[in-house]
Amino acid sequence: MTGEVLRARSVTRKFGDFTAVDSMSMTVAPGEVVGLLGANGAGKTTLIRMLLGLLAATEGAVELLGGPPDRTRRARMGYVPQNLGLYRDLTVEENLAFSAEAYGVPVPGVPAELHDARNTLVRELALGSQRQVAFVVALAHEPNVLVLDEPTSGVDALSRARLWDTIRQQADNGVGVLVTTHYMEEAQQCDRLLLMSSGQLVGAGSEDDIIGDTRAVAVHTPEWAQAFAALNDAGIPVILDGRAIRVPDTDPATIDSVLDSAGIAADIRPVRATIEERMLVLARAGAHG
Ligand SMILES: Nc1ncnc2c1ncn2[C@@H]1O[C@H](COP(=O)(O)OP(=O)(O)OP(=O)(O)O)[C@@H](O)[C@H]1O
Repeated sequence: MTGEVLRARSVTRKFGDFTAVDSMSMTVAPGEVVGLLGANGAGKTTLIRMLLGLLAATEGAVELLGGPPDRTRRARMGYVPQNLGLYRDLTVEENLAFSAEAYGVPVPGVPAELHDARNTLVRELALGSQRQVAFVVALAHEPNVLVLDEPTSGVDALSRARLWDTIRQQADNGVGVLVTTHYMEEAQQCDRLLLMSSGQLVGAGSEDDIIGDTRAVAVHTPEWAQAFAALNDAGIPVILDGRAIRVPDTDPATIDSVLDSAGIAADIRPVRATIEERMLVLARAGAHG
């Protein structure tokens, strides 16, 4: 198919006085996997719900498969919401049969890994297996667009890799995919990224584009615990990753001075920020501004 599968044109959604999505524009083309990033509450789910016609926009317009997200177009999309949208009191097979009936398509096969669980109630399955069922349900009618809201949240690494194989296969077959994630390794598997903060689009493109000129400082010291405490006490946005200390968006001289005052010798090196650090900087700017 040609043309974008999803498009938002300056779309805004307000809840009372609160603006959850603020004049957001974006697209997803067939065959691409677009990652939608943003801290909790950034507006990702609200945007998705508008794109899929599940929530009205306050201003602006959305397009699903080239037009308004009406019933006919919605029948050509697959959606795995955060809560999975499965019938928890039905078995795996009953869920597959029910959704196939609703779409008027043949009942999909139960994946081999879930064969032994085919007669188990969905609510009794591990979260990873539930997510797999939700994927099978979402894909049964061969949608042209796939929207996945944190599809691998809370699942183990193997199930996550499996779900990503499925996502990539779908894109290779021409499906346009929009996926929200909190895992940065997953963001790196996307063809393109969109970063939202406080309802707005604040970055787009590759990982490098998203990070922009945000810098961080890496602090190495055997006294890492004391260094972390000293920086934290000074109100500096410090991140502990194992024993490595990272400080986004802060002047190395400030860090030097805090550690010096605390009597801690450290190697202080300016480095490029990560996507998470960029998000932390944005979240702090939002909270303070
Ligand atoms: N129905 C609603 N009524 C009032 N406020 C809402 C409603 N739905 C969402 N919000 C608010 O809009 C903001 C954006 O929420 P949204 O769920 O879109 O964020 P998100 O980026 O998807 O977050 P998460 O990563 O936690 O899912 C939040 O502050 C949320 O509380």
